Amino acid sequence: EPTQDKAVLLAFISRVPHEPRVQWNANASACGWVGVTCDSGNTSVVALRLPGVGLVGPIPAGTLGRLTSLRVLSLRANRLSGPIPDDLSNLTHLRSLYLQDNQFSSGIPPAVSRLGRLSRLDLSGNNLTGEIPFSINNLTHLTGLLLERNRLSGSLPSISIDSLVDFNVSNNNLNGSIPPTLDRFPESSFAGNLNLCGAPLPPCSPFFPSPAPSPAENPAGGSKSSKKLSKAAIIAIAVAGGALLLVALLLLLICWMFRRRERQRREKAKKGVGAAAAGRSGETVITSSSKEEMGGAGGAAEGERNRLVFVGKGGVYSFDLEDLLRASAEVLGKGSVGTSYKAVLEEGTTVVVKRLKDVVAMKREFELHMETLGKVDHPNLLPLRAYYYSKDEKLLVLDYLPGGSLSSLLHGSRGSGRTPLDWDSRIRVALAAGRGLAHLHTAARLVHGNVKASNVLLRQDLESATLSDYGLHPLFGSSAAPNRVPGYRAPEVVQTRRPTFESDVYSFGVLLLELLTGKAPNQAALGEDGIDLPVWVRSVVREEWTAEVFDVELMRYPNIEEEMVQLLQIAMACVADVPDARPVMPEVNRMMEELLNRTEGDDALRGSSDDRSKGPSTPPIATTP
Ligand SMILES: Nc1ncnc2c1ncn2[C@@H]1O[C@H](COP(=O)(O)OP(=O)(O)OP(=O)(O)O)[C@@H](O)[C@H]1O
Repeated sequence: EPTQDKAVLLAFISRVPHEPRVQWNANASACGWVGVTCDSGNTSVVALRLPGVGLVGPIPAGTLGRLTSLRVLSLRANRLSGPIPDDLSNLTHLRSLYLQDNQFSSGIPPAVSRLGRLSRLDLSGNNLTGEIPFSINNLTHLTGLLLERNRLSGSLPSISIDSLVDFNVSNNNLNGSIPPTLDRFPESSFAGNLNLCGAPLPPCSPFFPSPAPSPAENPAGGSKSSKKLSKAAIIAIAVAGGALLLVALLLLLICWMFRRRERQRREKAKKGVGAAAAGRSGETVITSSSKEEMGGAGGAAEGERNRLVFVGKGGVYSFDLEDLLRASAEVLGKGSVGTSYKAVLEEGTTVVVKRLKDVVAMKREFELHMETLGKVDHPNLLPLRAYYYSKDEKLLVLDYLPGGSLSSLLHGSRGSGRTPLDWDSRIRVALAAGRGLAHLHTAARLVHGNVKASNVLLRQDLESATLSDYGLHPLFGSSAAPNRVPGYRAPEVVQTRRPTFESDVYSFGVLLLELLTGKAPNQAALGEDGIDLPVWVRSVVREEWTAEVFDVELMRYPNIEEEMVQLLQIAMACVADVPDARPVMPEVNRMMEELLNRTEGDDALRGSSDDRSKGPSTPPIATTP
């Protein structure tokens, strides 16, 4: 009799409501219970199968994770909810895990990737969110990975598990191109993901073709199918192949002729209309620039297709739409207003192309707004370089900043060799973002509308961190929620659906709280977990004004508690419920500058700690606009 396992099972079943069918008699041997299988010596439970028995609610922690001899765990078709418990990682003998058709939420826990002997993992038909972890590759014995019908997001990682036979991620919210390691699976494995593209699904947008297939793939049809093809099929394939080749050749010819004509036309335009190319003030129209193509009513679809409009200081770049079309592109991520790509042009320039979705602004309105955004010029605001507008595509071209975002620096895989962001750096980044925002409010008179950590992009010099994605909300109309990540959204915006200077200050306050606590605000709209930081901080502080709030990674720096408390006070002022009670951005910056000056003054007293070797301290800060 497996006494210990029996106690665990009883603890589980007593805490999880279920149908009366499962009646485990505590006086009988657990090895005879419905759904329970023991090893041959009846010393441990090796399989627990309770499909469709009406289990409701979360799996209590410290229960099933203690059945360490389990090889099969099947709880499919119940109403289990909450996160998949982390302690399942103790089940190192597990071969099959069937949790499909429940209501599990949160992400696929890293624990699952530690079940190295797993051969079947079925988590389909739940409410799982977040990305599919790359670490799933640790499951080298996996034959079935079934994740369909969830709410998984992000791009598909390159899963290269040779043993995998069944793979399904259909009906999720995945985006980007299907990695070549997975293109052997049928279309149905990927269907129902609006933004997934590339073989076996239709090719990615002509703007950003999926990465070129590796030469090793698909070796002469060989191992994919062992079935022999019939003669008729071979003839049909040969004929179709020939026809395709002919069409391809024709297309090539048309392309070549088109390009030649284009080149000739551009040369003519350069010579003749040169100056006219810089039509409206501050805007340069590259590409074909004959007048009727510059947007007149008769402006021909061809003109529209070829117009990449450079704005502001966009002239630092010298590429055109054709170059952009030829660029190799990589998905950086899918945000609330579209997908961002890193595009490397043939001549070596790297830019970010943001493909906007759900734009409601009409062409003229869009153009005028782009001109306004193009004029924004401040070292802490990412400049818009160019845009493209057509009926089906709206693109923004921006500088690529390789330093990543504040969000990835703060939350990206903690504890695994990442250098934590020290205190000084946090204040500096906050101030840089604050200055950008103040300029936007006071000089450009623009509302940002999307202040959040993933929109603070870093440069080596932290004081040059820049805010991105500003002022885009007018393009999307009021049906789209402004600042779509709920954790940063000011309470009044939920109703008004219109971001304001004050709501920007609120979002900035949340950003400060994020820097102080190291915790990510609620990203539910993007399928990630998090908390309502202002509510959480208020509740902790109400209990007792306490160091509990602060990021543990900050605890190693001596004598900074007072400064942290001061920044916390600034942050709490920014997240006041009443918009009018919030300070304006220049005031927020003034308070932070005071704090930083004091920090620098105190540096000598504090002595340098090991992680303060980030470079020489920066020059005194210029006053904010
Ligand atoms: N110019 C850039 N240089 C480098 N990385 C960038 C740049 N712009 C965006 N990124 C990164 O690419 C990812 C996706 O960005 P994107 O702006 O599309 O979405 P987001 O910031 O998460 O959401 P939103 O669209 O609401 O701003 C983010 O991790 C972001 O930090």
